[in-house]
Amino acid sequence: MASVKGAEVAKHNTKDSCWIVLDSKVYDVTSFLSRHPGGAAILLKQGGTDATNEFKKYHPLTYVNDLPPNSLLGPIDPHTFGQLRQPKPEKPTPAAEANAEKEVPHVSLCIATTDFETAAKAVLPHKSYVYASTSANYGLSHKGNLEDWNRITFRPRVMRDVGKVDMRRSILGYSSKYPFYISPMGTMGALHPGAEPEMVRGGVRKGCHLVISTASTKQNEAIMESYVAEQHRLNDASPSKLFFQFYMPADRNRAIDLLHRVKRAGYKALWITVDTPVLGKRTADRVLQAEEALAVGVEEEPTAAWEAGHENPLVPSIGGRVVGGFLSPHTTWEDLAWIKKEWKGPIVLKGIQCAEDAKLALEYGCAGILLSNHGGRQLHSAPSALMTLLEIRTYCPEIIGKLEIYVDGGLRDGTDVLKALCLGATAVGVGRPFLYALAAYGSKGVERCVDILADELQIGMGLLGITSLDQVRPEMVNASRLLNRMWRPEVSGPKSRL
Ligand code: HEM
Ligand SMILES: Cc1cc2nc3c(=O)[nH]c(=O)nc-3n(C[C@H](O)[C@H](O)[C@H](O)COP(=O)(O)O)c2cc1C
Repeated sequence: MASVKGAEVAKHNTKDSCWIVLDSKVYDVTSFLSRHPGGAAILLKQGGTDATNEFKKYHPLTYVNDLPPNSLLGPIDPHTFGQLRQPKPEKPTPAAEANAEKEVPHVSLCIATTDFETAAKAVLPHKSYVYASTSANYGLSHKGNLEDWNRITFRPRVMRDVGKVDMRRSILGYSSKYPFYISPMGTMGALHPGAEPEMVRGGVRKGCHLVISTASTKQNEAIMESYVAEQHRLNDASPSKLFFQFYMPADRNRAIDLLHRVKRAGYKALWITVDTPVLGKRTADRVLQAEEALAVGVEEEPTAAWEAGHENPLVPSIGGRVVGGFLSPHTTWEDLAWIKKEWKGPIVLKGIQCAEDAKLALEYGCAGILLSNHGGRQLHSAPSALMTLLEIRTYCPEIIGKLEIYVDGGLRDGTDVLKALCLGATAVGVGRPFLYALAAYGSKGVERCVDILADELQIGMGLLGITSLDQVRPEMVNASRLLNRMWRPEVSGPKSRL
């Protein structure tokens, strides 16, 4: 294939003809513009440029194989890189602009997990901060997550010897140094150039388990390699394990292929996300997309149709657009049979939001459930994980102890982990605080975030009067305020079971 000159590439930067360079090869992406799940605007901005670095923030290089056939025009003439268009630098957040001259505070000045958000906001491009912080509709589910932790108080016991406190917990049979883990979050490359491997390094150094997202910037094999390399550096001393979060591709063969790859790579359990048959309305993302599209003159782009498409499956990652082939809205409980057959390992359902589905998960042989509303990014006015946990205690307590119960959403203080554990949870997932810590400080921030949560937890255990997590009991918390708001069946008469 003949090489293409940079000056020629530079001319093609409109929606009628858009060429980009990726990994020293020139692609014509014109016909792909309206189909790009991340939107046409982001590609148009790169028209006529070398988009490799920008691309790598979001995608593994193998994504180029998903371009329509004949998109590849040839290698770029290596002497002509200088003739390419230069893209405009990304807009920083207003906070980042105001802080342009300042450095982020030293990591040791982060004392609470919420400090990471301030630091991240000051360094991140606006788009990346929006991606991490966005929530569904006008934010009620996310707000509810944060508030419900505050609606439970402790009933501490005093004068017990709490000189030595043990925070260890087993998660799916794998010992963890803490009763919390790092939640799966997609596209970490938008937050830090080291992406998921950087997060993994921090988690492994601290002995914390991580769940890795299907929508990761890096391929699952590369992420596992970073885990193995870090373990190697530590002489395999870290108890940390990697689990895999599964967004089921619509195409069965593609789904099976992914399961096999994940298994081969060495992930210990499959966490299937079930709260995302369609992508929630990510309001802040949509505002940004609309602004970007207007800025490059593609306001006539059929964005709404991409978002509402019925035939196309959706990717519940960032941006809120339809992604052909990435997720099936048609998934049902019956699919668990073939998934189990192909996976041959423990399965956790991520995104259970009522007692009935918790019971079903046990009936279908799941090893665990994660009570979650996806960090308030999916259904508007969804129940918090704590509320669902209370429903389970009230309507199907018999399932507690028969499968592992995880909760996530809005946890910002290590002491709060104890509330969930007292009510029967196995462990708690923590999302955004780790993402912000990664954005501002890389793996050092991730380590610091683990330390902050662990410190708070340790102090909390001592003040609650316990020395190990086997000692947590429901009577150690007062959950009456939440119980008062809990769903009750509308039938009259005694009905204590569903
Ligand atoms: C060239 C072939 C490309 C393919 C096949 C492709 C594919 C995809 C897919 C499948 C998604 C949604 C799922 C995910 O987040 O993993 C996506 C989202 C996204 N892509 Fe691409 N992409 C391509 C090029 C690019 C380039 C060149 C850029 C940036 C320069 C880019 C930036 C983004 C962004 C920012 C999103 C997130 C959505 C948003 O924030 O609106 N992509 N792309
Ligand atoms: C930026 C971001 C990306 C996420 N990506 C995924 C994902 O790819 N798969 C998934 O199952 N959950 C995803 N989640 C949800 C988290 O796994 C988790 O349920 C949630 O973040 C917990 O709430 P918290 O952020 O308030 O701690 C994402 C959350 C955020 C904030």
